[in-house]
Amino acid sequence: MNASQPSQSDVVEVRDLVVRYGAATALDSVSLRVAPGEMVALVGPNGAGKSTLVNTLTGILTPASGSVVVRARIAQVPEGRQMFGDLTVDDNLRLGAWQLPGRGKSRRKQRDTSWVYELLPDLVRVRDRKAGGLSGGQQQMVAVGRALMSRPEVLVIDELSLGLAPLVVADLAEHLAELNREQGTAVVLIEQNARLALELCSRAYVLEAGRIAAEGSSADLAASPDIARAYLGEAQGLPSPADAQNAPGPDAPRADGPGPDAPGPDDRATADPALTPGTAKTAPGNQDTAVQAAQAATREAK
Ligand SMILES: Nc1ncnc2c1ncn2[C@@H]1O[C@H](COP(=O)(O)OP(=O)(O)OP(=O)(O)O)[C@@H](O)[C@H]1O
Repeated sequence: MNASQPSQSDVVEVRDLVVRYGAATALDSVSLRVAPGEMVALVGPNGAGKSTLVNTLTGILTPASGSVVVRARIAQVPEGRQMFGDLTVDDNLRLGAWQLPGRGKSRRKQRDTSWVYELLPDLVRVRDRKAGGLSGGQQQMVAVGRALMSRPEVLVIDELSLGLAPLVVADLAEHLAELNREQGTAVVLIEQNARLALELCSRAYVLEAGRIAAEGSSADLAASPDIARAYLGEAQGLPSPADAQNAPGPDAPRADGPGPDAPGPDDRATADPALTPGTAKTAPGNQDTAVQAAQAATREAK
């Protein structure tokens, strides 16, 4: 099957989606698909509509028109993590299973967090600590673990790297890749660090001003000079290994409150490349510079 073609087996299928906030159109004619076990990135600048899109996928927002079909259990790691700061890590994780329907023994099994600690072993030593006092990276792991507790077949992550030091992001990225490999969980990753997103995911959509400006395999998009210029420029380039080792990052444990959320200049990762070949397609978009760059890139990639 051609990976770029929609199929009945897709776990997520979005067609011609329009989402508005009052009179303002945040998403305009957006179409997207995710196959079972696929890792798909959504990249684009601030305000492009990425969060609006995933919030519509998970039912938080209602579309004005178009269709969203989700054929699998879906869970979201929200932007900003949204910990229950006064609850322990373990309680935060267990809350992730609250919607599962089991009773008695099966309920106890659903609330068993041990498999999440196996997947995210860094959480073991903080399992009885209040989540509000953890570092940003630890909180992000709790947020991922909490979402996993609902046994999703599709995991949606809004900003994996936000406010985290490069080595922490690289660690999280490796956990995600492992989850995808070993459990077949599909991942939809919103990520402002386009390089990280393209390295981690096999396919990507570039969102600009509420429209899909480009889509295709990560390899094709990353190989395009125009995409590189618009999204992978020097300012977003990977740190050298020495930079990554030396970067202190904002991830030091905190005495209180949530971890830092502001992205810093070193919020970049060193994930292993996971690029596969494919075909990029162009959608009609608006005419600002980045869109033109993205469209030029997809023409090249064809
Ligand atoms: N609750 C809201 N009310 C009105 N407009 C909103 C609301 N939320 C988002 N918007 C607008 O919708 C557009 C898309 O926002 P969205 O948050 O989806 O973008 P984004 O790509 O996720 O941005 P970022 O990377 O900064 O998180 C923006 O113009 C934004 O200002």
